[in-house]
Amino acid sequence: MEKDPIKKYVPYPVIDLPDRTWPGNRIEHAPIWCSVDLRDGNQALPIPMTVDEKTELFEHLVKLGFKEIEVGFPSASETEFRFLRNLIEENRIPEDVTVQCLVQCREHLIRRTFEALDGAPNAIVHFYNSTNPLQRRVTFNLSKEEIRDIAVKGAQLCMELKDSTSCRNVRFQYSPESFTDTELEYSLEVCEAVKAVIAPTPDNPLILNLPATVELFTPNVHADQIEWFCRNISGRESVLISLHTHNDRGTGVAATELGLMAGADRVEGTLFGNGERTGNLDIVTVALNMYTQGVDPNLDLSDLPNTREIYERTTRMSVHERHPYGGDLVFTAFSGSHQDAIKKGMDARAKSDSPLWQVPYLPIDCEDIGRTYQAIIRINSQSGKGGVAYVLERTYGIQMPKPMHPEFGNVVTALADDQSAELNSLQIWEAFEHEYLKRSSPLELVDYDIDHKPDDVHSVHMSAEVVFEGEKRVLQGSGNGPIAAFVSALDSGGLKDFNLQNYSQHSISRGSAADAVSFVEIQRSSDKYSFWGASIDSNVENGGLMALVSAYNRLHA
Ligand SMILES: CC(=O)SCCNC(=O)CCNC(=O)[C@H](O)C(C)(C)COP(=O)(O)OP(=O)(O)OC[C@H]1O[C@@H](n2cnc3c(N)ncnc32)[C@H](O)[C@@H]1OP(=O)(O)O
Ligand SMILES: CC(C)C(=O)C(=O)O
Repeated sequence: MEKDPIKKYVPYPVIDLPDRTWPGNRIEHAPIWCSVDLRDGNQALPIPMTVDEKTELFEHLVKLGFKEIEVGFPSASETEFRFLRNLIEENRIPEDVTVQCLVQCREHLIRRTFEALDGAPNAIVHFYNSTNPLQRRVTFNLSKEEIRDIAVKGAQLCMELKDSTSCRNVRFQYSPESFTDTELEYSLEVCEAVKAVIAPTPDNPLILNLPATVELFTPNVHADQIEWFCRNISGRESVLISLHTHNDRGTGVAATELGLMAGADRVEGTLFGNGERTGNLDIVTVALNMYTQGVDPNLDLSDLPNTREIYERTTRMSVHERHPYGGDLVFTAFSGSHQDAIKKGMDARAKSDSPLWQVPYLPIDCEDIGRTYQAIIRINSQSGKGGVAYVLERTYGIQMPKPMHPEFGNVVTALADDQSAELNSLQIWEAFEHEYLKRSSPLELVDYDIDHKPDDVHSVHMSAEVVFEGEKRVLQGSGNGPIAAFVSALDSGGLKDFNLQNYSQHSISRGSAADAVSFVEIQRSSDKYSFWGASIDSNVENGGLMALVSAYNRLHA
């Protein structure tokens, strides 16, 4: 890399638009979406999609609600041509869907494109040529006038072929490729020239697609360019301004959103941002960003995992773990404070009548897009007690009393630390079992008899057969309930070195065959240190006693 002064790169100029209005605008309705998965997305794949794969993805895009789909560059290859022909010949294009075809402004390619469209119900012929200074000089070695003429001749041929095609409804789209890198006045001049040939009307508008073919600067400059163009194009009501951003600087989504605020009507992009280099605009992200602002995106993304599965299979691309909305880890919190806040947010929501989604750290309800809560909290050594409690509750229906959370949280953190790994819910369950449910030494309750005497203050009398440190003993005790009677029995045998603090029980709403989980907290007499015990049993009385044994054995471990 060069050191200051850097001579190799220069900043792009800012746009002179002091009265820009876009910063104060909001996105209040969905744009016209056009998927370019089957064209820009496909042309960027190491292994392009087969006809069958393109067909499956096309049908899925239709299902998601796309009404405009760029199906390819039919003049480029036999596969591309065949794909479009199959769609038409097999009647796979719904009446309300328009297929779009990309073509360079070159005569033989435009003619071939019209051939490919023969019999299509609705079509957009999308013709383009590069207009930016670099390509004018390096790729074409042509003057501004000559470059404009390429576009005008392309438009003239399109109009000529329109009259002879059997495609029922042909519309046109023109892209001054690398618009964002082209002098604004010159882009306008070329677009006006194309528009003069196409002669659009409000009922039959021309789509002017203004691509950020390569993303070169911050999104605010893009927005300025779009606002400037919207203000200066003649007959604005007869053109639709379309955005086509790429992601070279990682801000394709922001550039599109600001472009919409600046007045654009239409957005081209792909699922999960597949496309040339760093990708095209990710339509899923922009659409769901809108949704989280209460704007209906007019796309059905309610089963995003299915969309992702089809996308990954047909394109052989993968969605990154951290990709907005679709990534494996985006509804997962590992760190303790996040887990705690999410758990509290979820609990508050379960108790509230408000329709509002207000869960800390989660900008969207993952169930709205077909994802599940189970994956929200995962546990590693940075996790906290709240997350551990959440997993136990969500997966196994066990609601530990709040004061018990730190104790079991520490157990799990130590385990995760020891293994230097993430713990899944089964491992957390096994840790719970090992720590609480399988404690049988030094004390074991082998058998007992309980006698209920309703008229007595000590209404419960217990005879307990226990094994303590390998020695069998029979102990007697009384109390106002079975647990108190058992504590008194232990006392009578000289085994009580604690005070009973807490006892609770709840039925288990899901999971194992047992019905109830019991929790007991005892406090060591010598230092007031507290120990929890737990048990799961279908017999509520037995469950309480076993929870006390669990706590006792933990105190003596
Ligand atoms: C930014 C984008 O994503 S644009 C879309 C890009 N996608 C694709 O190109 C995929 C499909 N393309 C192809 O398969 C091929 O490029 C084809 C079939 C379209 C054309 O193939 P060929 O003519 O054999 O090769 P190639 O693309 O290299 O053609 C280059 C010639 O076309 C000219 N050309 C390129 N773009 C345009 C254009 N928009 N309008 C007019 N002429 C153009 C070049 O100046 C060059 O001319 P020259 O040979 O006189 O120097
Ligand atoms: C052809 C145009 C729209 C394009 O794909 C681009 O500029 O990125």
